[in-house]
Amino acid sequence: MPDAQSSVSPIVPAVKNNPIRLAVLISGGGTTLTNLLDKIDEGKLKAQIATVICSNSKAYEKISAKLAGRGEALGKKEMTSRYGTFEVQKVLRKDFETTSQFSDVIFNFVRETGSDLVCLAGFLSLLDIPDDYANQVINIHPALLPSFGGKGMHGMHVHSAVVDHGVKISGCTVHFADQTYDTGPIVLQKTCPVLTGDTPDDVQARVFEQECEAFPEAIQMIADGRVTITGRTTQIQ
Ligand SMILES: Nc1nc2c(c(=O)[nH]1)N[C@@H](CN(C=O)c1ccc(C(=O)N[C@@H](CCC(=O)O)C(=O)O)cc1)CN2
Ligand SMILES: NCC(=O)N[C@@H]1O[C@H](COP(=O)([O-])[O-])[C@@H](O)[C@H]1O
Repeated sequence: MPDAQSSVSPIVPAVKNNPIRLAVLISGGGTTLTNLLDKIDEGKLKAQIATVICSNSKAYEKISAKLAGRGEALGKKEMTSRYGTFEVQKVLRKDFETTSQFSDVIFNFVRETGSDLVCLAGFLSLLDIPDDYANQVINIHPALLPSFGGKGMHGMHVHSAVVDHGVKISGCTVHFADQTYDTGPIVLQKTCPVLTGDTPDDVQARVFEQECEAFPEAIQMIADGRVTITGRTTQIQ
């Protein structure tokens, strides 16, 4: 008698382009995006940015300034830098009444730009993931899920909770996004110690070093077809 897990067929996330085309969604400082751009530049991640989508004006302004500092030209929507040319879109969460309306506009850009994989890079809003992008959206979370995840758990809130609980090990998790915050299948996790006397800022800095390795590594594994999803788990070949 097969158990529930073995009766589910493995899913391989679809990657049509080589190099893989990424839609990167941001809401904050853009440090996660900057790391991806650096890793592409250094040849450590074989990927192309198809589009960057910002859910608030602050993120749009910050990333525009960062790219302008690194590149030659800055258009209204299209940015040319040494990383190539891609569109930076503003899709502001505050302009939409529902998660569904907001997500529809985002995924229209994702489709238009021929993106294979959507990377939530410090993206703070809930998304409705449409069927054609199920198993094609990944998120990086600054803790070891399933601990310290869910609504309200983002950025420094996570590291403050980690310090308050006196945990000894923290880290980051890259996971596929499903329809709720932080519950999708885990691709990989990297750990770091939490030391006596650490402040949330200390933990954030140590976890972020791990994030800078984990996110590009997970993207490259997906691009190379090494990741399959079975039910709520992933397998790495
Ligand atoms: N469908 C999914 N959407 C999102 C996921 C996901 O796994 N599935 N992950 C989050 C990212 N996330 C942490 O990794 C996270 C981000 C934000 C929050 C949160 O509590 N947000 C606030 C709203 C903030 C805003 O819109 O500006 C809230 O809901 O009150 C929790 C987890 C991204 N989306
Ligand atoms: N739940 C998502 C979350 O907490 N994301 C966290 O935001 C920081 C990067 O922000 P930035 O890329 O906007 O600078 C990162 O620590 C990332 O893990």
